[in-house]
Parts: sequence; structure tokens; C-alpha cells
Amino acid sequence: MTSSSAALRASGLSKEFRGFRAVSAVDLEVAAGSVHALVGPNGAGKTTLFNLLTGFLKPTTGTITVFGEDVTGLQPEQIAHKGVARSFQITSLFENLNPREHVELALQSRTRQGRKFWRSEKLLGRFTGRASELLDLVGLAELAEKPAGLLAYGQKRALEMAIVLALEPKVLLLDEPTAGMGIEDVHRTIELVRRIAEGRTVVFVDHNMHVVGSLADRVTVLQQGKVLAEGTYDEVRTDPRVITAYLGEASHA
Ligand SMILES: Nc1ncnc2c1ncn2[C@@H]1O[C@H](COP(=O)(O)OP(=O)(O)OP(=O)(O)O)[C@@H](O)[C@H]1O
Repeated sequence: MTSSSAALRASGLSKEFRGFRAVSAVDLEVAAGSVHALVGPNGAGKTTLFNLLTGFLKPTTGTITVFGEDVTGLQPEQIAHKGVARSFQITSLFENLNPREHVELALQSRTRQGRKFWRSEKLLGRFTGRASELLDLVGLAELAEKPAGLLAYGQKRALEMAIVLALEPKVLLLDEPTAGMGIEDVHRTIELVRRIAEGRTVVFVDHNMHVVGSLADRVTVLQQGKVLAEGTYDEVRTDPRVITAYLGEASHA
């Protein structure tokens, strides 16, 4: 794969915390238009790598490119501006605002008017159509007017997805999109990620191997900050090194 076909590429990426290497010389290529999973035992460095790729942490060494452009050391907003958006595991919704208002605000934040918060009521009407499309996409059309504080957990996570999609990302990073979900919400989320992956590149972290197997074109397995294996889901799940890494984790649990 050439770098031009890579949506996201990390080369020799490391992050040290007071001498401890949480991410160690990681090379990663995420093909444009693919769905790429990052997996690994607890503490493998997945979240740290995510934070590096989105500018929330600065790498100790190494480079990151987005569609061939060097973004190493840029601020999170600058990397977002290059078309990379991320979701968070922790909910940050306004309890009293409904899904439509959340998505309209997110759409507004992309425009120059985003800073003029005091004018927002008049301006938000411009975004109603797109907001409806996004809420429809994530399955919240019927709940558009319900205060977010009253939504069920899975619905809140779907709303977060709509908010991230409002940024019109080319590359979407999802941090444990099915964490804490029951089986029905997990299935719904798999379908949702499939829909939103059309025309986008998706990188996600998930501990649920059913989710990984259902969605990922490529899987990178991390262990102790290093890339342990990479390939299709079937290739990595049968890789003896991967099996040993996970069995090792189970025996320490
Ligand atoms: N800010 C920090 N300061 C010091 N050590 C850190 C910091 N952030 C992460 N670490 C360490 O780096 C290692 C990797 O952590 P990280 O959270 O990236 O792993 P993970 O693969 O996301 O784990 P999990 O699956 O449990 O979320 C861990 O040993 C962790 O304790």
C-alpha cells in the first residue's frame, strides 16, 4: 500500500510517560475507505494510540499523516480540521437539550457562525434538514425532541455518533462503540457503523470480538505498546502469538 491510499498512517510512533513506553515504535496504515480495528489486552496502548492519532497526546517520537499530509504535533482541532473526528467513551451530552438541538449545534460549530453562540437560535434553523438526516441515519428520528437526559444508554451513544458525524469526518475514530451495551444495542451499533462506514474510513477500538469480526476489514493487535499482529480478523484470531497474548491476560485476570 502506498501512503497516498492510506487515510491514516503512523510511522515509528512512540509515547513515553516518565520513561514508561505505553506505545512503542508503532507502524500503522489505515487504508482509505476501510474499517480498521485496534484490539489488544488491557493496557496494550490502544487508548494512548487513539489519543496520539487525534492530537490529544503528542508523540515522543514518530510521525502521523492524514491522507499523506504530516499532522504530527498538531492540536486536536487542527487534526479535526483535516477531517479526522473521534467519539469518546464518556458521554458529554446536555441533559436538557434534545437530539435535534445537539446535532444542530454540532453542525453550527463547523461554520464560522459557530463562535457566535448568542445568535444561535436564529441560525440553527438552517441546519434542521441535515440534522434530521443524521438523526434518521442513527435511528433517532422518533426521539428528536426528547431531552437527552431521558434517553436510554444505547440511544445516547447513537446521539454521540450523530454529533460526530455532523463534523462530516473523512476518518472517524470510535472508542469502544459498543462498551457497556446489551446484545440488542450491540447489533444495532454494528449495523450503524456499517452504514456510516460507507464513503468514510473508520478506525475503532473494541473488546468485543464479535463486533471486531463483523466490522473490520483489517485488525491490528497491540500488546505492551507494540504491534503484535496485523491482518484480517480470521488471520489474527488464529495467530498463535495473539492466542498466547489473550490467554496470558486471562490467566492474570
Ligand atoms: N497519562 C499516563 N501516565 C502514565 N501511564 C499511562 C498514562 N496513560 C496510559 N498509561 C499507561 O500506558 C499503558 C497503556 O494504556 P492504554 O490506556 O493506552 O491501554 P489500553 O490498551 O487502551 O487499555 P484498556 O483496554 O484497558 O483501555 C498502561 O500501562 C497505562 O497504565
